[in-house]
Formats: sequence, structure tokens, C-alpha cells
Amino acid sequence: MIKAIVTDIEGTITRISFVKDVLFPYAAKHLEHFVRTHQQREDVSTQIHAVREELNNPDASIDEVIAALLGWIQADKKVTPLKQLQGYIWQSGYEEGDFTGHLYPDAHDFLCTQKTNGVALYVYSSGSVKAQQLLFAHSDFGDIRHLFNGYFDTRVGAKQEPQSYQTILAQLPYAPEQVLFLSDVVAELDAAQATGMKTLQLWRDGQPQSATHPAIDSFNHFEAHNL
Ligand SMILES: CSCCC(=O)C(=O)COP(=O)(O)O
Ligand SMILES: [Mg+2]
Repeated sequence: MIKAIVTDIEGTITRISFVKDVLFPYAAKHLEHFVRTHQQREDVSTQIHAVREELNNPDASIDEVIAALLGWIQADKKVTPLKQLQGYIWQSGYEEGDFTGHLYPDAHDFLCTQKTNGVALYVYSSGSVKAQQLLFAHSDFGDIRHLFNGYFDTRVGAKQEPQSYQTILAQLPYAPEQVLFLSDVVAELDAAQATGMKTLQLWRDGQPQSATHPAIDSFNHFEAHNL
């Protein structure tokens, strides 16, 4: 019996191209100005400090910090200070109406149905908790933050590490087998499965497929008894 669902965002409930072709380019375009303008802000300076730690260079100049961040966006590195800064930058894009948070309609229907059925909903994404909440506050379906019971990001660890899912489970009032993890990425599903969580892979938009986890191409085909 599934009592809680932990869902990935990109490639699972949100189209990959929204993240790669809208959010990442927006962050790349605005990052330098944002970091230079706000580098004294406490939350921003904390992340700049964390970038210097990642670089093993406490003396890295602000130019070097910006270059590293832009390189990480280009390479889609899930480095925590980059993901935190992206959340700050995307805020103005959402608030100024430059874009809304993409959600597949079947994902929206599914989340609403599960919520109505009493299943607790959580999010685990490489995007920061702030970025997750922005996407859901400004989604294609309006503000849907009320659907979710909690949010996790890379501060609990990388998504391909079983320990990250142990950390999440330790914060939930459910046994591992009562929790279903949703993702498009097999390595993430493997890590969740190693903790005893149930898994379901989403095959979206012709993404590469493998049959190592139960899989569906739309939540319209979700059947809990097949898990
Ligand atoms: C919160 S939307 C931005 C998603 C993001 O930044 C990202 O890197 C995608 O990660 P996910 O773990 O959702 O695949
Ligand atoms: Mg994903």
C-alpha cells in the first residue's frame, strides 16, 4: 500500500526542455549581473563562499566564481551552490511573467488524485527547494504548492546516492516500502530502490528506455497494484 510519493521534477512531472531550454538559459543570461549586484546579500554571499569551497580556492575572484557557475550551468552540474543561486535568479523570471512552470497535464491530474486519496506528496529534485516552490507557485495550473507535504533538494545529498533516500526516509513517518519514488533516471531509481522504496520510471517524450524498473509513459497509465 503506497502511503507517500516522492517525485523528481525534470523529466517526470515537468518537460526536460522547459528546464534545459527555458530555465537554464535564463539563469545563464542573468547570473553575472545577479551575482555582481547581490554579492553582499547574506544568502548570496553564503553561496559564493560555497562555490569557492567547491573550487578548493578560498581566494577565487568574483570573476572566477562567475566563470565556474556558468561552466556548471553549461555542463548541467548539480552543484548545490549553483542550484541555490539559480532559484534566486528564476524568481524574477516567474514574477515578471517571462515563463510559467511547466507541468504535464497528466502529472497535474495524478498529483491531485493522489492528494485526494490521502497519499502524502513530496518532491526531491536537484533544483533547490526555493526553485521547486517557485515552479509550483507559478505553474501552468496556477499555485499548486498546497498539494505537497514537503520538499527535498541536494542538501540531503546527490540523487544517485542511496544515502540521500535514507536521509529523506528518516524524515518521513512511513516504512520504505510504503513510499514510491518517481523519476526518469535509472540511477536515481536504483538508489531509491536500494533503500527499500518502491520505484516507477517515467518515459517521457521518447527518452531512452530500459526495463529495470516498472515504467509508464504517462500517469494516465498509472496502476498502483503493478508496482
Ligand atoms: C526545480 S525546477 C529546476 C530543476 C533543476 O534545476 C534541475 O537540475 C533538474 O533536476 P531534477 O532533479 O528535477 O531532474
Ligand atoms: Mg529527472
